Amino acid sequence: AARTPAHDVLDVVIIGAGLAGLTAGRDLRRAGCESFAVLEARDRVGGRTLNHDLGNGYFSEAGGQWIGPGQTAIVDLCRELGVGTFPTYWQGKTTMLAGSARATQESDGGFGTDPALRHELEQMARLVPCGAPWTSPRAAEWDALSLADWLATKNLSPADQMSWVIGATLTAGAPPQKLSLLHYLGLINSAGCSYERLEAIKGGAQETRIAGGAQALSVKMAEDLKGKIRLSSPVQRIENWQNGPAAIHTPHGVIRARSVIVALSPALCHRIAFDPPLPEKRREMQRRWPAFAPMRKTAHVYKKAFWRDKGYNGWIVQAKGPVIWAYDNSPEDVSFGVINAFVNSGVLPSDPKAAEQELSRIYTQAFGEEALHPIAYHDHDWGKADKWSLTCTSPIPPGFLTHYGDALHPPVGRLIWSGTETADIWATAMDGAVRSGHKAALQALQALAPAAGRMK
Ligand SMILES: Cc1cc2nc3c(=O)[nH]c(=O)nc-3n(C[C@H](O)[C@H](O)[C@H](O)COP(=O)(O)OP(=O)(O)OC[C@H]3O[C@@H](n4cnc5c(N)ncnc54)[C@H](O)[C@@H]3O)c2cc1C
Repeated sequence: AARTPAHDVLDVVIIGAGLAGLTAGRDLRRAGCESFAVLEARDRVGGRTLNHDLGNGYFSEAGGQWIGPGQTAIVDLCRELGVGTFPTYWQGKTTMLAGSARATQESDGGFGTDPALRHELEQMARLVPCGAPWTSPRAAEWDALSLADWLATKNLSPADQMSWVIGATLTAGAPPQKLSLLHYLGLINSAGCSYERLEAIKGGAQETRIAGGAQALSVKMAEDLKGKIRLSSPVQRIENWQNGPAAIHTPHGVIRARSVIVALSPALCHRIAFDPPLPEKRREMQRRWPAFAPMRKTAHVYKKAFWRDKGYNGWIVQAKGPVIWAYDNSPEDVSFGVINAFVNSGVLPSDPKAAEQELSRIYTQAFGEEALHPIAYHDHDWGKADKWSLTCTSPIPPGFLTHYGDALHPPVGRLIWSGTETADIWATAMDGAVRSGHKAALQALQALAPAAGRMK
């Protein structure tokens, strides 16, 4: 308000209406800044959170869904928006399938691993600051190894090896042989140096669900930011980002802004043309960002969560089949039952009807005949459907962080980098996205402050 009005120049443009971008917009408004716009490529908000509508106000999540201890930023957001939370269901027997063989095991809510191995990882994680793993005193040594290289020295049983493949694929987007040990230690560090907090349901990052589905948070934020959000507005090009005002090009025209918050994964930043080109290291970091961790998530809806009555928790892990992990995703009031699954897209037919039938047969093997006939089925393949996400998480390979990590955070010119990948804590998670949005809004306000000060 202190600045001379220049009607064609906004104070801030935010690119991306995921949790990060919307949080940043919300903070700008709360700080009294009204001169901003949020540009979103899709015709919806929420980015990597997406609700499947099951009718009558019920949803099943096709994208991000769980939160857990230590994720205080997203819990605060839920509270501020009046969105409830409830515990993830895990009580009962887990079913393991391998071909026609079937076994069950009482669950303790974790993806347990050997306590000694866990302890060793946690001690190592203390030396890896999650916001900047490349600054660890052991960075070079641990970034040269994959998680699998390290596990190979531990004499794991085949069952433990399988559990590591499932855990790492779900949490970090790739099996242990494709993940940097340094990166994985940074994730544990983020979880308060606790393996359990990172991987488990009970006491871990999958402990709690968001009432109405995680996308509800973005939908609510967008309602509060009405008039500020421009959907179906992919940013294609940014000019004059060095000294500003930056010129931000979308198919609908050019918008000029003093600061630009780019709330996207680095891989998506790479799809925007920058004129002049970005500094070489930042450009290379974006170009090489490990973006390929698409996931396919399915939902079988049943009249009843019948497996609970039989003592099952709804979990299935399958060796060499399409199911990576199936789990109970029923609504809080259990007025009907939902089994969601992370599936191996290459192994399951891409045709949804055929996929539904194949999964129904697997669920029948696990839970009995009632599983054969779901009343509804949903299927979302992030690898196929979504060019505006590319990836669910970032499967960072050995060698990447020590080489490119220091180009991830520093703003360049008028550009402020945001999105979960840039978070100081819980990067890759929804909590990290919210934290990165808070930080970016502060950076933008700080960048505007000297100009406002001069006008006094
Ligand atoms: C299947 C799946 C499961 C997950 N499970 C969990 C979980 O259980 N718990 C958890 O904490 N996290 C989970 N995540 C991760 C979590 O969803 C993300 O960390 C978080 O939503 C990222 O938010 P963001 O705002 O940083 O980025 P995004 O949500 O990716 O938002 C970026 C936005 O920018 C838009 N955009 C892209 N390019 C442009 C452009 N050129 N111009 C304009 N707009 C553009 C996109 O459309 C998008 O809306 C999961 C993700 C997926 C996909």
